[in-house]
Amino acid sequence: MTPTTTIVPVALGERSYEVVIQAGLLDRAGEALAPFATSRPFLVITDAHVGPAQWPRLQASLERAGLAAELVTLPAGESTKSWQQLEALTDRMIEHGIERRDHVIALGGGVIGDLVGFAAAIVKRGCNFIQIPTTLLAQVDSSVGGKTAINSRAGKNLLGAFHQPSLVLIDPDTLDTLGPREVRAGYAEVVKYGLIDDLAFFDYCEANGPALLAGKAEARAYAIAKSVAAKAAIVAEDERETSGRRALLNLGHTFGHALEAETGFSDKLLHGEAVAAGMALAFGYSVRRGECSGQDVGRVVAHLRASGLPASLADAGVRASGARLVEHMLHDKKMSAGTLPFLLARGIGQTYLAKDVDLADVAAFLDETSD
Ligand SMILES: NC(=O)c1ccc[n+]([C@@H]2O[C@H](COP(=O)([O-])OP(=O)(O)OC[C@H]3O[C@@H](n4cnc5c(N)ncnc54)[C@H](O)[C@@H]3O)[C@@H](O)[C@H]2O)c1
Ligand SMILES: O=C(O)C(=O)C[C@@H](O)[C@H](O)[C@H](O)COP(=O)(O)O
Ligand SMILES: [Zn+2]
Repeated sequence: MTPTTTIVPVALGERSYEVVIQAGLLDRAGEALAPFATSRPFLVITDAHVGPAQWPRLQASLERAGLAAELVTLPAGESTKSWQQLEALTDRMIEHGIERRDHVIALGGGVIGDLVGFAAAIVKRGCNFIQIPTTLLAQVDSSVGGKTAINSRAGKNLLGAFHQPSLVLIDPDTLDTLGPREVRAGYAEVVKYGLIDDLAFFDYCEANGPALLAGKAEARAYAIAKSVAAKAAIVAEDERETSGRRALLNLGHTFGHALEAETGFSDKLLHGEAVAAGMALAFGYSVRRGECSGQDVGRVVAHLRASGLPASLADAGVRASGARLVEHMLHDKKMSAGTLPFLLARGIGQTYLAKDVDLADVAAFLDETSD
């Protein structure tokens, strides 16, 4: 029996592409990749954890389809989104003789996807890439939408480009080899879609989060398809985050990126964990402004904690002063004419972009917030 296939189109005119979601898809990826093959072998870029776990499946599938490929394995972890790794990867692509029409393949989580996408954006002023995301976070968020980046010393994703993939292949079964902490971190970005504008989906998360985190196929497939559809719709409306619509996807990220900067982009705090704490802080700050009920923030915090995610500075293990965290925030890419707009909420599913936030007040809130 053929497994259920969900295809989500990302409608971006000549940059349009499909996100294909199907259990076991990695074993059939060769067929899907065949139309993108050229005379050169595909370069497949992965990391030291994903390679041993998932490359044999992709390799066998490529071989069955008669397609040649060479594997490039980079170190695992956030520190791979660096100048050093970008240089090594772009050198390797050029040495491979890559042409603009060629596709490189990102097989991995958000780190590999963001780095490979950025390399593809700049080599020969732009060649093509395909995303095969292998973490929950990458399947529900980072593989779709074309934000690519590395980190700079000053902050998160400060060097990058908008560069859309040509195809995204999602096999939820690849999550079977992912560690539980990484699954939970990805789940934070799932919950984000409910908090942004979909109360019914947040209700679904409260009821089905435990099944999803336990790897139940039905909950996993539903949450991935729902999240990808939500992201694709927003990206199609505002590809380059100019109208304010795409900025909604940044809920929890201004706080979250500051926490990641404070913990040195290390394994101490994963991106999804930082976003979880950041979303709880955004809701907490919305309560302080009298815009959101204490009951709603209570639900958000309770669900994040029940899912094993941090929902406060203390949970995230961050002790920095409010002023120091606000200093990190000054590098946020939403900063405009000296003002930093914040994603705040009038309730669950009612996120909006607030343009009147006083950073001194944010610092005071962070100093006062204890749990
Ligand atoms: N471009 C975007 O729109 C966007 C969106 C969200 C997050 N991001 C970025 O994504 C990054 C985080 O991505 P992530 O959470 O996927 O982290 P990650 O890529 O570091 O993966 C997490 C860990 O899981 C391992 N791993 C991945 N897939 C595996 C598998 N199937 N089996 C076993 N191990 C596996 C990796 O080696 C790594 O150790 C951050 O840098 C964040 O900024 C980008
Ligand atoms: O796709 C988007 O737009 C997002 O904001 C998704 C976020 O989950 C993601 O972490 C993104 O990389 C953050 O973007 P940035 O512009 O704040 O670096
Ligand atoms: Zn994110």
